[in-house]
Amino acid sequence: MLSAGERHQPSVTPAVASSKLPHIMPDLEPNSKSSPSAMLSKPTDQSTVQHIWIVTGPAGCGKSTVGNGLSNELGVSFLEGDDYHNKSNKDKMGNGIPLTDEDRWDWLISLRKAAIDALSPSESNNFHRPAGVVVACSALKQKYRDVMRVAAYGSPSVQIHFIYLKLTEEVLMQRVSQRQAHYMKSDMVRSQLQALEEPKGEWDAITINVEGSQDQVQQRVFDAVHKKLEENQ
Ligand SMILES: Nc1ncnc2c1ncn2[C@@H]1O[C@H](COP(=O)(O)OP(=O)(O)OP(=O)(O)O)[C@@H](O)[C@H]1O
Ligand SMILES: O=C(O)[C@H](O)[C@@H](O)[C@H](O)[C@H](O)CO
Repeated sequence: MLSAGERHQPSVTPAVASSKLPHIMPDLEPNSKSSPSAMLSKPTDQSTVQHIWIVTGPAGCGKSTVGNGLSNELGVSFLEGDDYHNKSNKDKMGNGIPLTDEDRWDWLISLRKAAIDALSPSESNNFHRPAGVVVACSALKQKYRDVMRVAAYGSPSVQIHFIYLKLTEEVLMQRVSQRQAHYMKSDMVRSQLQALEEPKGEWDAITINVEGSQDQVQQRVFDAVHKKLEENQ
């Protein structure tokens, strides 16, 4: 039974919880002041909550387009996940070689750190505490989303949300093939869809059907985000 202000944290996949992975889980002693259970019991003043909005989905689904628009709508910064891939990953994808889990861990960890850093007052936000940050990150598998979820662990004033952009393979192929000068070509789309684990049943994920014009999709996303913010009031 959750008390007021307490939030259920989704269980992390065993792969993420196991020690085999690079150090991606915080060393929180059980029942310490900063352990998730202790922190979760503290009611959160919603006006101080900072939201991390992660726009997810396969290459070409519209993460950058939607993410940029959402960051403008919310008046927060936007982080382009592609910018955090190292050269090796970009070369692999540009050569039509799908990334592996091992290729993605460091990328996800650096993107998560950037998202956390974006929540701090800085010159870029006139030293005000931002309301949140928008991140474009494919986060194809649940264990990748679990790596990003760690950003909210140990801090009840940070809430993470996944906005999954859902579309058919046909529409996805159309968009990627029409796109100019991008290293991800249409033959890579199938590997993205093969790796994709839709966030069904993940309570912090919102699924948006993104078939329609950019304006229609953008408004659908804005409506879902504002509804989520009102729910948290
Ligand atoms: N609703 C839409 N209708 C038609 N085209 C769209 C729509 N949204 C985005 N696009 C176009 O689809 C292409 C892919 O969009 P975008 O780059 O935002 O996807 P992405 O998920 O960020 O891709 P990647 O992960 O490969 O960077 C772009 O050419 C973009 O202009
Ligand atoms: O995990 C991955 O395979 C990549 O992040 C892709 O999903 C991105 O869309 C790619 O960066 C192209 O932009």
